[in-house]
Amino acid sequence: MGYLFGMYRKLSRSFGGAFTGKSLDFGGSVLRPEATGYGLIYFLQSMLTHQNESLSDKTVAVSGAGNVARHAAAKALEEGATVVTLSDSRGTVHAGKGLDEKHLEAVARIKADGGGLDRLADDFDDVDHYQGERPWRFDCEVALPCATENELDEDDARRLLDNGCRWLAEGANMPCTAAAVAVFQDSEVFYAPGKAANAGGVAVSGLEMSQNSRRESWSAGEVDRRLRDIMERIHRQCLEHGGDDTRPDYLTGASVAGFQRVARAMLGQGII
Ligand SMILES: NC(=O)C1=CN([C@@H]2O[C@H](COP(=O)(O)OP(=O)(O)OC[C@H]3O[C@@H](n4cnc5c(N)ncnc54)[C@H](OP(=O)(O)O)[C@@H]3O)[C@@H](O)[C@H]2O)C=CC1
Ligand SMILES: O=C(O)CCC(=O)C(=O)O
Repeated sequence: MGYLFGMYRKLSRSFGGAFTGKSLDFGGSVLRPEATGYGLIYFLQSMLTHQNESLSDKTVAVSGAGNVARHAAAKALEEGATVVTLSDSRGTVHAGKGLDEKHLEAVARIKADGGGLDRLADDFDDVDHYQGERPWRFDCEVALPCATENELDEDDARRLLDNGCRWLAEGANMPCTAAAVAVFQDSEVFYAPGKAANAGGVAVSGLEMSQNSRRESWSAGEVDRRLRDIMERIHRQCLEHGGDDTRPDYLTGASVAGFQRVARAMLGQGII
């Protein structure tokens, strides 16, 4: 991002504030790396609170081992959940008793080295590696697909239902296939689409632009407070349009809320 930002300024001779995810050395925001994963957990907590449930007693399966997955797992741990899986393009690691901070630190080191998660199982006796497998075969109450598009298909969705999954929130962009989404929507699972649940990244990019405009650098506490507020507001908007009852339809809620916001802006500015 730094190189892109530098070249953009050099060639355009202007700074329109369009580049986010910058280094803290030249206008970046604290917590931008963490934002999508943390925001996902804040959204999930709103879903659970709406059902009088808590994250602290839940078993959570996370896919991916990158930016979104690692920060979602770290925040879930901080909130007391048991995180049993991570995955990468080669396979899945499972820890029956749950992963902890030292596992996550080791994953960050392994990934920085370009290694695979099999190395985590080599280094820790309480972790098993399943080559070529996805996390969705393991028991969990909450599933957080945070790796890549189409990583969870119809068979995976049915397996998750059979294994006790009740909440699914997308950290990646469109990780569930359309057929998998149809399975969840037709079941008892509360399904939160990425357009709502993973908005924490773009939200903190927005906060980065606000800080740039005001020539300010906010503290981590300030950015985190605003991120939590934004995710709770997005959750309320989903309820407003998806049925504020015991079984809200988050897919409809997020889609209608997003569509109406864009439509109102276009009408208000005379574009349509
Ligand atoms: N970063 C952000 O702020 C945001 C990201 N997103 C979306 O979230 C997703 C993840 O982003 P991010 O964490 O930043 O990306 P990273 O590149 O940091 O991590 C991606 C992870 O997914 C794994 N992966 C890639 N392909 C596959 C596959 N076919 N099967 C299983 N695992 C796979 C990678 O494995 P390996 O380590 O082997 O390469 C890696 O662990 C993307 O869809 C992204 O668009 C959405 C909103 C914001
Ligand atoms: O940082 C942003 O503004 C967008 C991030 C995002 O949505 C993504 O990486 O998919």
